[in-house]
Amino acid sequence: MQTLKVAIAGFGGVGRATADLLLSRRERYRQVYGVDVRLVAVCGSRAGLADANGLQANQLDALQAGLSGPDFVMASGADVLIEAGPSDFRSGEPGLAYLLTALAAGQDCIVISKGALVHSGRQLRELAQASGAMLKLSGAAAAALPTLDLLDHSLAGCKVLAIEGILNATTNYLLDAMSTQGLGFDAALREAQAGGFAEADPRNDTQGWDTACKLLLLANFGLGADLTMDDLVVEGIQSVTVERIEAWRAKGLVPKLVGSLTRADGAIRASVGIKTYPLSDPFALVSGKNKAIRISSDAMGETLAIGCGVEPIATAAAALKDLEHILMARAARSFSVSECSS
Ligand SMILES: NC(=O)C1=CN([C@@H]2O[C@H](COP(=O)(O)OP(=O)(O)OC[C@H]3O[C@@H](n4cnc5c(N)ncnc54)[C@H](O)[C@@H]3O)[C@@H](O)[C@H]2O)C=CC1
Ligand SMILES: N[C@@H](CC=O)C(=O)O
Repeated sequence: MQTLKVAIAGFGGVGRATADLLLSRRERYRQVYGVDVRLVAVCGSRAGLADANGLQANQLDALQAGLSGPDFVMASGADVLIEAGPSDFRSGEPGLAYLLTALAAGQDCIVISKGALVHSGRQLRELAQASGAMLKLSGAAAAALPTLDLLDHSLAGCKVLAIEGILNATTNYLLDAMSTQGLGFDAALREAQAGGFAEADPRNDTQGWDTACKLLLLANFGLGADLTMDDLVVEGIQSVTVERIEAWRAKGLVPKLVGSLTRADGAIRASVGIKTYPLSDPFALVSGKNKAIRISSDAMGETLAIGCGVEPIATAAAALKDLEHILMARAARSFSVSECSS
């Protein structure tokens, strides 16, 4: 049986959930793909663990000091790197250093943090192309909500004219809790933090940056654009009060923080801001930490997806959906090689 070695860099809530879910699915990988998928290494900011024979769940609570940073990537001997560290779109780090090393070595990469992809997306794409490695980012691009998969597969061949997305669970949760439970901003934010889906610095959620990052990933990785954060106008929800929500409610409107992208005259324009929707609009019904995307295309009209998952397991599942796509692509590759050689 073929072996596929997987390493995980970034071992907080999502990294750990990904490790646990991967270990629980090993039998599935054997049966469906005929592949022994081994978790061979994990690391956090200052410590890690590696074993080429495969780590077990009960070993993962005791990382050893020192095994971290880009050297971890080569030391792991992995075929696939899953990167789940902090997201910093201003520097791309710490994920960027891991991904540059892994892609240069031809390791397939599954990226869950957004920072490196936003900061250096083009470089990463080019590096992957040059080394023949696969670069997957479902976890970063709104995780449990299908986004890039819709663009890459479901709408293949169509011209996307516009995208509108409730792409950030934290802000949707906050606005919903303020509207329906009369909760104040800070109390609602504490609940999102306790749920494990707010960013480590929640201003990245509330000021709209997380939505902007995801929108950029859709534009650049889904539609082939080359936008940077400077190309976007970004507004958050920090100025929203319970009183303002009440005023919208009196007019039958529901506020949402929305990333919007339009294609006009060959150019793609994107922005993030508050939009209000009448109750008849499906976006008005996207409650709690649900997310949603509406894509308008030339030939298939409007496509709408609404997704929710219990974090952080849902993000882990999105990353492992990418792993399944890598397993399928590897199987197809070896099939075509054996077809050619027979
Ligand atoms: N929590 C969620 O629902 C979702 C999170 N994400 C993204 O996933 C990533 C991880 O999120 P969480 O696990 O919730 O955050 P977390 O803060 O629990 O975990 C991040 C981990 O990375 C580690 N780390 C810091 N510097 C490192 C370095 N140089 N090398 C290796 N590890 C390092 C930290 O020690 C921490 O354990 C973030 O980038 C986040 O934006 C994406 C989708 C959903
Ligand atoms: N903080 C994000 C989670 C990761 O992308 C959110 O609230 O959606």
